[in-house]
Amino acid sequence: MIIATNVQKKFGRLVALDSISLSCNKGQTIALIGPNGSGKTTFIKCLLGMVIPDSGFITVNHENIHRTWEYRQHIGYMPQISRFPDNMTIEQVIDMVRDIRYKPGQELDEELIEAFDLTRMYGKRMRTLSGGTRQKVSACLAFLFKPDILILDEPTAGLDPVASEILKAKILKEKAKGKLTLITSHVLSDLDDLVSELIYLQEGQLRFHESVAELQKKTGEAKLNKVMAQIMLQKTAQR
Ligand SMILES: Nc1ncnc2c1ncn2[C@@H]1O[C@H](COP(=O)(O)OP(=O)(O)OP(=O)(O)O)[C@@H](O)[C@H]1O
Repeated sequence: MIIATNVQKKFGRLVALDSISLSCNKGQTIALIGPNGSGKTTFIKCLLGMVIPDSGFITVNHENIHRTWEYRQHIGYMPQISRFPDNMTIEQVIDMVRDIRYKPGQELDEELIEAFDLTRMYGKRMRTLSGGTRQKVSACLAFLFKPDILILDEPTAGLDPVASEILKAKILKEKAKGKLTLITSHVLSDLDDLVSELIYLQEGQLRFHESVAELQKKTGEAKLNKVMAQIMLQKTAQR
């Protein structure tokens, strides 16, 4: 579904992405992890066409995305920090996005709107919302158009435990339908039981891309934070 080939991006002298090649397939839920500044958001923005790689290329559903935008209709995106017009109400924001993206005959997925009970708060203006409620609006918009690919940048940050579980259940439900989900998070425990693959970036380089089952087997650990701790220890010992 997504193939990146030698994707390179510099900001001035800083190499944010250093020749990244990887592929992500239907039905996978992939964690994109790495330290602050390792290039996760830059990679996501390249997938969305918000950052243009200096070299290399990306295909989505076999189509090179360079200078095209139609492919984005297949993607639902939840940004790390969502920005909405301050004076609009939740209802107006959802209606506005629906008006922009809706195509006749398209079915909408309003399951999260109901699960988060957002309609109860429809009249509230965006500027008055708590961080967690803004995240909920953002999550609802990402799933609304039933995209094949979901890109969620730190989706559970700021969500309370109940909302976080609702969102995780939704991600798993969509995975069962064969959707591809890419998630970044610094809270590895949030990714347990959710992701099937780990992509680890460090200083703009792809350090590894492996299935969680394989990594669990290699390290003898079940929980992701223990798996990662073992891998880091092994890598330090190899140096
Ligand atoms: N528009 C930009 N201009 C200049 N430098 C940028 C820009 N966007 C990102 N960077 C730099 O590129 C590097 C990678 O940033 P990026 O946001 O992709 O990291 P990240 O892995 O998502 O980090 P975090 O975990 O903190 O969200 C950082 O050093 C960042 O400062």
